[in-house]
Amino acid sequence: MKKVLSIAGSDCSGGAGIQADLKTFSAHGVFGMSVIVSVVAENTSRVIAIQDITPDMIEKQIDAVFEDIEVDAVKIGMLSTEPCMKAVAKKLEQYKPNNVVIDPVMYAKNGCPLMDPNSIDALIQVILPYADLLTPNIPEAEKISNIEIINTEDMKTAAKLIYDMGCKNVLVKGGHAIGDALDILYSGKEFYYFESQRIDTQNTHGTGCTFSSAIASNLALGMTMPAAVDQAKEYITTAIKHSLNIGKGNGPTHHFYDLYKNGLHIKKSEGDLC
Ligand SMILES: Nc1ncnc2c1ncn2[C@@H]1O[C@H](COP(=O)(O)OP(=O)(O)O)[C@@H](O)[C@H]1O
Ligand SMILES: Cc1ncc(COP(=O)(O)OP(=O)(O)O)c(N)n1
Repeated sequence: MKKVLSIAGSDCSGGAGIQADLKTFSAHGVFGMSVIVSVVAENTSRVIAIQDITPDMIEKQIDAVFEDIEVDAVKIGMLSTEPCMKAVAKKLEQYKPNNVVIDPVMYAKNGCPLMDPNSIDALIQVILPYADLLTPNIPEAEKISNIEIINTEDMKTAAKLIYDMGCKNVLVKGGHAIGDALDILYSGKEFYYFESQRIDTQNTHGTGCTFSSAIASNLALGMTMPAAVDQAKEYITTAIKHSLNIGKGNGPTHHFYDLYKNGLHIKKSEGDLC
């Protein structure tokens, strides 16, 4: 079984962060592991509080995984402050894992900040160079590239600027754009386009976490970068299409729809499989 590690924040409401990552890993048939960087008291409507784990404890969790287990891919999510980034970067430098997918999480869907805005330079200088793939959404791509993004050409320009900062591939996600959900991958040589119809739902809590974890799973399974993104795009689109009306705000996506749709796992009532 391939083994994939998430280094990210904990979302107690289960739709984003480490919880979304582990569900996504399981849905892909890979063995999921987690290093918790921050504990976030949040739900589908708001972020109540953030408690960072100490850098020393972040490092020790990473050591515990790498000294024992061969890691086939790493997904990195919320890193709220520069000390957290430095702790993670130190260990990436030490263990040099393959297939590192970094989602530069800055805000939750409800607009609450998840990263200290003064840490953008640290994100660029300390963390970004370790990315085999960086997956900013449009507001994150704007912050990192320092340009305004209003159309597809701007997405491509931002991808190029971010690539030049030192990551190996950049995927600018179009979940925040108007029109169809178009994501653009830049490999340094070519652009690849991944498009789906925009699904009319407010239940998109954790889409970025889920998407980046699906890509990391696919890379661990041996896919090329464009194939990994293509398969993950299909997965996230299905997960959004069948997203769940849980909570009062932006509900979560359905991580296991493909596994459940044939009625193999959902038990509606005693003796009755749907
Ligand atoms: N309403 C939607 N319909 C279809 N795809 C969507 C929708 N919202 C987001 N996506 C897709 O979900 C993935 C995650 O993107 P995005 O929501 O922009 O990330 P983030 O959660 O980091 O803001 C991308 O593939 C994006 O195109
Ligand atoms: C703990 C934690 N990590 C990341 C996020 C943001 O998740 P993302 O999928 O980028 O977007 P939304 O969940 O805000 O739609 C989070 N909320 N919590």
